Amino acid sequence: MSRASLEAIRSATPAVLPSLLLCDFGDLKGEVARLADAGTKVLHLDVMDGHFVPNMTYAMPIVEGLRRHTDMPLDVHLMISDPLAYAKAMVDAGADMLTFHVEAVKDAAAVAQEISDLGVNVGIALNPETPLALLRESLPHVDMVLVMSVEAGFGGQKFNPVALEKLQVLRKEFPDLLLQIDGGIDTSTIGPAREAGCDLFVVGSAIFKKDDYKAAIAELDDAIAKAEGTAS
Ligand SMILES: O=C(CO)[C@H](O)[C@H](O)COP(=O)(O)O
Ligand SMILES: [Co+2]
Repeated sequence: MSRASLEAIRSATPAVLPSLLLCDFGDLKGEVARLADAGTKVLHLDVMDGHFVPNMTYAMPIVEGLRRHTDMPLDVHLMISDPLAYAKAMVDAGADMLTFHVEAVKDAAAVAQEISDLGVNVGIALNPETPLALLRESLPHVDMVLVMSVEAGFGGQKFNPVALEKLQVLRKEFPDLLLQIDGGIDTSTIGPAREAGCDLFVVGSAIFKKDDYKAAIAELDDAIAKAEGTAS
């Protein structure tokens, strides 16, 4: 899917993207089916290497396995020290969007362009402490900015409102840029993020700690609609 999936992602906005960090990995197929039934349009996959962040998750085999079971765009959040070393393997495994961290690389614009040249959509992520200035040069080369509202590495952390200021600045300067937020998003933080101009909302705990994913996602969608003034 890769490149063509950008339109699928754009047309799904505003959208809740479940983060498969806290799901039941013993029943991955079932989890994906439950999320699809709950109306999920895009999946967020957290890849951690135990080096860039002090946590490890999964890599290409899981992406490839998911690719065989769903047509949903796979949005891969690379929390790894050397994104270029694995970018092609991730594309071959079926990733549609590869997001790397600006803190991980020396020349973010060049990394973004190299990933883009692989025929995949590119996102650039920044942690709460990282200033927006660090990613400015790379913006012409990316399809999406991921504004972290927690320090990358773990689910279940507290939302940091510094992300809202960054979203507002980006939205004002770049009306067409796809903006994503990740970390501590729940029914109380998703509305302010929408008001700040965000398009894509990554959610882990606020879905996977609930028994009923459909109800959890509906509540998040409602909170977005309220923020837009379109709630019924
Ligand atoms: O990238 C991430 C962590 O680095 C995850 O996508 C994120 O933390 C989701 O979990 P939660 O909604 O519980 O914060
Ligand atoms: Co993530």
